[in-house]
Amino acid sequence: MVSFLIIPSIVLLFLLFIIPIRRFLSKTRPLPPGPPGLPIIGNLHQLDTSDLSDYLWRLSKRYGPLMSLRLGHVQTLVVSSAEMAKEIMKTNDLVFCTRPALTGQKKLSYDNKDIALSPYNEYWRQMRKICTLHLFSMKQVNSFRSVREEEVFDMIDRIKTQSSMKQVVNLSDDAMVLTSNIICRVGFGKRPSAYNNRKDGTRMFELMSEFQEVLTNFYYRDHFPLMGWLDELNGSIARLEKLFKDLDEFYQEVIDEHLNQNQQNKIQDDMVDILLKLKQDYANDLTFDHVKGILMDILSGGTETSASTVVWAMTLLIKNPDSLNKAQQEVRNAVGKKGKVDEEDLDKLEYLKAVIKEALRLYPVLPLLIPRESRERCVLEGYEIPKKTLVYVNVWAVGRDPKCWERPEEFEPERFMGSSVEYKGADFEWIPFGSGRRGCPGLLLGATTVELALSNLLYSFDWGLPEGTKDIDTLKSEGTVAHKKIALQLVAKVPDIIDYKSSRHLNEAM
Ligand code: HEM
Repeated sequence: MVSFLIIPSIVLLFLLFIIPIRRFLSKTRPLPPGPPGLPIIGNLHQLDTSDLSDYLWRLSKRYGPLMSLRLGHVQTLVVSSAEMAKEIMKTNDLVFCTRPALTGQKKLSYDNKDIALSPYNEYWRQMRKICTLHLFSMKQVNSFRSVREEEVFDMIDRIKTQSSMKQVVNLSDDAMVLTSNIICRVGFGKRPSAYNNRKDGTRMFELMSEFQEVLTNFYYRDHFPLMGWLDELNGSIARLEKLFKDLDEFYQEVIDEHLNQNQQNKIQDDMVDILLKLKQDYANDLTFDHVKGILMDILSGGTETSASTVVWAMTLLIKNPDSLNKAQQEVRNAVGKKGKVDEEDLDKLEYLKAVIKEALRLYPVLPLLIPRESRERCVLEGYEIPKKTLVYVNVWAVGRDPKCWERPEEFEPERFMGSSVEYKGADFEWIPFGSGRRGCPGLLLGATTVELALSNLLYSFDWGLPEGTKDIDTLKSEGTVAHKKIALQLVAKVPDIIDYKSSRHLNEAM
């Protein structure tokens, strides 16, 4: 009986005292300030995950732009100002450019054989270079122009039908269908609905929604190495394994189909064709598991991000009718009576681009980016940042930093008119696509999709709230991608009198 108690007591003693004492002795400088936590669990019990980025932003007002948390045994740093984001993603980018090896991410990325979740190593450098060159280059993105235009015009037609039947439009659903169709056609050459027996493409949506949940699930082993058995006990590992198996079957089906199809009949290579051709050149360095890992990045990285951006931009426009009218005037004047906005028109839409930038400032779709990890110890602002610190850059807070933005809580697209702030993340007060080595490689594809979708929505319809709705909320969903929590439901009306060239207020003309 006594020996039965000795082992747990030693483990407890180790966790309670020896680890903190060793850490204390090895420290030459203090950690950044942060809220006091409890032994063993640290600050885990305090986190409000219903809106984590907002909670961390509020906490950072008390503890500063470099804030320490301890999540179980994981030392964590939360960065909440443009100045400190620059320290992480530019000045010390090489220190902070790796990703943590978390249980869900590791499994779903085929043991880190993708780009987004892979640690910083030679493989990642090679793959990122190859993908940037062959999948995400301007030439490649332009080659998929007809796919984007067809899908956006198709969405407009669907909404026209709903409008003619006086139905309320669920723009959250429409945006997801649009971006999934685009990404699947660009990625695999087919719409998601082609991969199941049902017409609505449910299989892929189900897989992707399960993917988001399982990826961000809490795994005990990531925070308490000795308690990993709890993940088996509560079913988390079984759920992870099941999803992995389902996704693997899906990717395999896509790959087999590409291997078996007659390439001569193909008008254009999709991303899987390109990857399979590259696989021949890179032999052992690019296995089927690598191809599947990259497919996961394309699906998960490209779909929800763009859809969510369209929805937030429309939400903010509806809440700000002057901006809505201004954006609508711009697009209708620029395009005239052509009937639709195509990609050639996008360069003329300066205000629309400013609207998208402002929406991404206030509602960045990855408000905590993708977490990073320090590869070595480092000193920031006189604080010790130990090796293997988990790093969250809180873009939600950076976009609201009063040192960078006047009236930060207001939606004012005008602030981006004539401004040099670029998508590439060179200006650290505006980094919704991240920055540095790990910045988003798909930003051109994502931004073009969003611009084309939003401009056509504004060009083709006058928008309003459904009867009985007074205002729209701006609650965010939980999880890595911050969607609008409650679907955006609007009424779309095809304008009957449009005097494009006049400066008349469009709604007055109705
Ligand atoms: C509006 C659309 C999009 C937004 C707002 C967005 C945003 C982001 C952000 C914030 C990151 C993390 C950057 C960091 O950690 O510093 C990221 C990474 C990434 N994104 Fe995007 N993204 C979008 C569209 C896309 C698209 C269309 C694709 C591909 C089809 C894509 C693929 C990726 C990949 C592979 C990474 C990981 C990069 C790495 O770790 O090296 N994204 N994105």
